[in-house]
Amino acid sequence: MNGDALVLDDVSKRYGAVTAARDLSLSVAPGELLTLIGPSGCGKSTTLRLVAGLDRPDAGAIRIDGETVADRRTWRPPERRRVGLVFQDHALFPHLSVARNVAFGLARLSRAEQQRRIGEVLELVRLGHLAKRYPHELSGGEQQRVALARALAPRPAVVLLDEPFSSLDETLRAQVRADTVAALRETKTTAMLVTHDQTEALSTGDRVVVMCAGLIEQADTPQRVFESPATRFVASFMGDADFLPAQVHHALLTCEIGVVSTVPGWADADVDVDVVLRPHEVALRPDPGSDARVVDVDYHGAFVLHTVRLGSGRTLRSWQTHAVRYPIGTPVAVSVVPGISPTLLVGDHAVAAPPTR
Ligand SMILES: Nc1ncnc2c1ncn2[C@@H]1O[C@H](COP(=O)(O)OP(=O)(O)OP(=O)(O)O)[C@@H](O)[C@H]1O
Repeated sequence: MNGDALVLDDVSKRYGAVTAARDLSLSVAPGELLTLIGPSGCGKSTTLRLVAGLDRPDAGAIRIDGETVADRRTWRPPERRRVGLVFQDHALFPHLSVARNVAFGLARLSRAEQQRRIGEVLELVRLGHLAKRYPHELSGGEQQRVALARALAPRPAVVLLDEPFSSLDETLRAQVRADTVAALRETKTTAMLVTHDQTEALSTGDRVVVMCAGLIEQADTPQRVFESPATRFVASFMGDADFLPAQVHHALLTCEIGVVSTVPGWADADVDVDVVLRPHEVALRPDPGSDARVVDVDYHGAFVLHTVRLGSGRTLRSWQTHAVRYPIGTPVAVSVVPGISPTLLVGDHAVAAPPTR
């Protein structure tokens, strides 16, 4: 027993030959908002389905608010898990008004209590004035807010949201996302949100869970996932990253472009690593004597992404501000911006300390 709202303990799920969830272990604190991200088929929806009770794990245990809802001996059906669900397609009942959609999970309350709770959650998502409408009389964003109100109405222990904004267009998406996060925060609701949008994962999650092939690669704060990725996969999946072979010798990290940084604590190390460099960390300067050349220039509005081929044939990318655009073929000196502490990889894993031999 502990104070976590949700715990997954070594949970696995196979579908035939596919292991959709592999030894997943995760603890979610009360009120925490977790975002789940990973490539298509990595097991994000499976994880939500296992927590919701729409699927049964082959191994491991799931606890919600300290109570076991699934393990080898225990099985609680979805309606007895205190879990709220919000899906991409809203899934509202078309023949019921907004108020009656929200009332769906409140059957155990008296009529007066139901009315009060419906009023509360519709106010929370700013839809109090639309209580009598039917789903087809609402915009996509309004439907999604009704779906959230319906999920929150029974005061669930955990709300699970599976790509809840992906059917909305770009502008509406930002607004509905902000409203959703505000409602979850205001009610201090514990939530897991699946997304395929990296910016969404980083900007909305207290923690980001990055999955690949049924495994959790990293579950960490957005800053750590981006700035200290645990694996090569996380580094390249969460934002742009290039990898260069490098050496740490006498606490100095060097690679093809020269000295990258010092590595405190590695004074006695003499190790080959790969250094992870992100485009905002790479600096360029025209230099006719350099054998590095600009090979691609991609305009992104505020920034211009330059791809540079180094003497070795490897490529690095560099963000330049919108006013800077070096023509393709320009010879450039390549360095890193001052003060970075880049991630070092040995094999596919980040290392924070010199590997022991
Ligand atoms: N009911 C099922 N029967 C067989 N295989 C399944 C079933 N559900 C999921 N899978 C497989 O399990 C793996 C994980 O699927 P899941 O839907 O969890 O991925 P996902 O990360 O949510 O993907 P996406 O981003 O495309 O929605 C996939 O290989 C998928 O084909």
